[in-house]
Amino acid sequence: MTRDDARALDARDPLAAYRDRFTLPADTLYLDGNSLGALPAHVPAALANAATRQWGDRLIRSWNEGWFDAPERIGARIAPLIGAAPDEVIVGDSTSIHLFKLIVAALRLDPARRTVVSEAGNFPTDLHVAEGAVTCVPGARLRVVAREDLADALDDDTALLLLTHVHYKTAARFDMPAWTARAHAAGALMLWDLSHSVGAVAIDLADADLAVGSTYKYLNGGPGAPAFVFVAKRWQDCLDNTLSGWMGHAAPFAFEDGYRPAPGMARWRTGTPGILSMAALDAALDVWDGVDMTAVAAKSAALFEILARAGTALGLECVTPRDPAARGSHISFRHRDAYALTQALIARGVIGDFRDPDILRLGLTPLYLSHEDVWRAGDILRETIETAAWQDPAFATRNAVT
Ligand SMILES: Cc1ncc(COP(=O)(O)O)c(C=O)c1O
Ligand SMILES: Nc1c(O)cccc1C(=O)C[C@H](N)C(=O)O
Repeated sequence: MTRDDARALDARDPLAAYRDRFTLPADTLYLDGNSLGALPAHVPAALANAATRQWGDRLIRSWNEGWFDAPERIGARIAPLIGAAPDEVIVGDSTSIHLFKLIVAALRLDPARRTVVSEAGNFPTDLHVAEGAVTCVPGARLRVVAREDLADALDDDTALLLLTHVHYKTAARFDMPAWTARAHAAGALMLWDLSHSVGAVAIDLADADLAVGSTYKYLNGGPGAPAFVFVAKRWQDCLDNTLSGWMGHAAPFAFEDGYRPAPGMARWRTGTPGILSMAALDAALDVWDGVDMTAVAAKSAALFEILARAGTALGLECVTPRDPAARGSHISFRHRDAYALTQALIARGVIGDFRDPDILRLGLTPLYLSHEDVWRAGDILRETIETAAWQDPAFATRNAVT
């Protein structure tokens, strides 16, 4: 693939116009939108409006003018991106907090089932939260097994199968209908973490019971943006939220001593939502209105091919599945000094990230990366490896986050 080939792909890219809806530094090739999505250009004005007009002028009245309903209203905007109904999704809290609520709820549903099954190497918060959640339910336990042993781990003690749809390191994607069906065949509930798949791949939760996901990655909601939680309609009146805060009460402003859960998704609220973060997410979702996920998937596959070929030509091991249906929208290479390599790339304006111990991870966000951008990133990767630039001792010092 030459630079001209990449330009030719850009010339017929149906998503090309979306690039102008984002603010990105001119000297940067941003391949980390799978960790923190880029800034949609109109979001600062929406934030300023939320601060100066809604907060500054309207003050407390704003709770009646859109703030109170924000979790449900914004959740309904995310629903079509995950194949859910508008009244099956709300936003608020973080993915970790939603995981806690749902794991405890699933364990409390059927006292005869005591085990949560999850995958070794799942994103740490999923495993850590599950580890804590099982201590809140008598007799409950967490069973963490390798991917190839998951099917055998499901039995008549399994209350919940907790899987991350697209793996944060390798981008390997579970077959959602098949795994939901396996969980159900064992009599368990299925909880999907969609953090690395929402906005990256087309999702149809279909028969799934529960889901959570981050909005600050492909949905570009901003750092720490409120996460979403999905509960299938058939479970909404049966599952209880242990973090039973006043905002999930049937009548929060009746100020009753006793807790009565709100009907529907509102019971998954806990405390007062962070309205400024909600405002940023709400505005960021404008970009996703009407986006054709088939076009996103096709472009993601084309961007992947550009980097996969560049990396393979350099002798890098690609740990991401080659089949587009079996992966998300990032590509990961194994390198014995992946940390230094990542830092050398960042110093050259290619922002990706390192995942311990040996993974260089590059996010492919079809809304704001062109084929030529990704070709250039591949070319800078080539130059960095061929000149052994990553061996500079300056790149060996570890930062806290990337
Ligand atoms: C699969 C997965 N779940 C959850 C999270 C994050 O959860 P939280 O937003 O609560 O930090 C991440 C990334 O940070 C993730 O990759
Ligand atoms: N949530 C993050 C944060 O607060 C700081 C830095 C990175 C993150 C991430 O999103 C990490 C990400 N989930 C990952 O896949 O590695």
